[in-house]
Amino acid sequence: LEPLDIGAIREEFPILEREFDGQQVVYLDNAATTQTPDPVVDAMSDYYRRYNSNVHRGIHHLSQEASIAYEEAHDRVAEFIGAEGREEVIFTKNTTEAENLVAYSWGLAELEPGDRVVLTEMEHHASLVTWQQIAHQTGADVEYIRVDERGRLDMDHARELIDDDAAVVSAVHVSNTLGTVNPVAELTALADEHDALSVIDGAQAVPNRPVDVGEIDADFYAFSGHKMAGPTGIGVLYGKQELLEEMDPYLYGGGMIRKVTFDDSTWGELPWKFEPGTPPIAEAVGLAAAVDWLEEIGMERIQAHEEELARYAYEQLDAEGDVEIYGPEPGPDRGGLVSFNVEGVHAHDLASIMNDHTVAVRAGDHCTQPLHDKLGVPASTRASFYVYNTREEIDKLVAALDDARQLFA
Ligand SMILES: Cc1ncc(COP(=O)(O)O)c(CN[C@@H]2CONC2=O)c1O
Repeated sequence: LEPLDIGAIREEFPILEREFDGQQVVYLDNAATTQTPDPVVDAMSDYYRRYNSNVHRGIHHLSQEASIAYEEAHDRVAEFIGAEGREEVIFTKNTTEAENLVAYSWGLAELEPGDRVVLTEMEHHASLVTWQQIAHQTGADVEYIRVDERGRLDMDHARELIDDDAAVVSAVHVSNTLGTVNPVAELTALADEHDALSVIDGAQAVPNRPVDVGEIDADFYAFSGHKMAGPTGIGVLYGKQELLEEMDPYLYGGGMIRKVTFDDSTWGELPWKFEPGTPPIAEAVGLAAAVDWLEEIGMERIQAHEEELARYAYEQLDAEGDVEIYGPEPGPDRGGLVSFNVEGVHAHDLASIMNDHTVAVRAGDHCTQPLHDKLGVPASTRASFYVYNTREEIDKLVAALDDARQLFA
C-alpha cells in the first residue's frame, strides 16, 4: 500500500497549525473526535450559503435541492458500508442514539423475563448502559463476555453465553479503550445460530478501516460522523431492512408518518420512519463529503497508517519500563489507539502535563467504567491516531513523560 502523503493531508486541517504557548498542537485524541478537513467544512458552508432549506420535498427549488442532498447522503453512506440501500441507513444524532433506537424500538417490544442480553466487558456506556437499563425494564438478564488479560474477548465464554436463551448480542467492533479489534463476524454468526439479534458498535471501526456490513452480517451496526472526519450531530444506524420494516418507531413527529388522524397514525417508509422532525441536513451533507474524502485516501491505507502508529506508540511506551499498556500486542488485533498508565502518575495529572506540552490526549474512563474497574485502575491515558498524525507527534508525547515523572512519580 502506498503510504499516506501526511503533508498534503495536514494542509486540509488548519486547526493542526494552531499553537498554544508557542508550541504547535499535537492532536492525539481522535477516538474522542476527529478533526474536520476543509472539503467537509466547505460542503456544509456551501449548503448553508446556497441551498439551505427544510427537507421532505417542499414545493420549491431550494427544498428540492436540500431534500435530494439529504436523501442522497443516505445512499452515499449505504454504499460506503455495503448496505443494500438508503432504506437500511437511518441518520441519528450519534452512535449513542443509534444504540438507543435499537434498544427502545426492538428491545422494549421483544425482550422478556428470562431472555439474555449478551454484552462484553469492554462495551462503551452507549451500549452497556442502554441495554442494561432496557434489560431492567423488561426483566431480561445481562451477561458480559469476559475480556482476558491481553484485552481480547474470551470466545469460549462467548460461545457459552450465546445459546438459545440469548436474545441480543451487542458488542463493540473496536474498543475505544483497549484498541482491541473484536471478531464481530464470528459473534454475529453465533447470535444468528441462536436466533439472537446482533448489534455492533462501529464507532471506532468505520472511521478507521474498511467495514462491510454484508460481510459482518450484523442485524444492526452503529457509528458517528464526528469520528470519521465528519461533523458532530449526525450518526448512523445501519439495520437489516426486514427488521426495520417490522419495528415501530420510538420517536414520533412530522416526517415519519404516512397518515395521522385524531385516533391514530400510520408510519412512513424507510428510512424516514425513524427520522422524526427536521433532521441534521447540513451534517448529512458534511457526512457525505467526509465519506468522499476518506474514500479518496482509501480505508485500507488509513487502517495501515493507524496500525503503524499504534505499533510505534506501543513500542516507544513499552520501552520506558514504567508504563502499563492495556490491550493486545500491536498488529491486526489492535486499532489505532493506545491506553496506558505511568507508574505513580494519575492519568489526569499525566494529561495535564501533556497539555503543558500541547499534546492532546484523553484521560479518564473513556465511558468504559466497568472495564476500568476490572483493570483495577480509576482511569487511563489514551493516545488515539488518525490520518494526519505522525511518528514525530508520538515522540513528543513520550518526551513529555519525564516531566510527569519528575513532578508526580
Ligand atoms: C466505541 C464507542 N462507542 C460509542 C461511542 C459514542 O459515540 P457518540 O459520542 O458519537 O455517541 C464512542 C465515543 N467515544 C468516546 C467519546 O469521547 N471519547 C471516547 O472514547 C465510542 O468510542
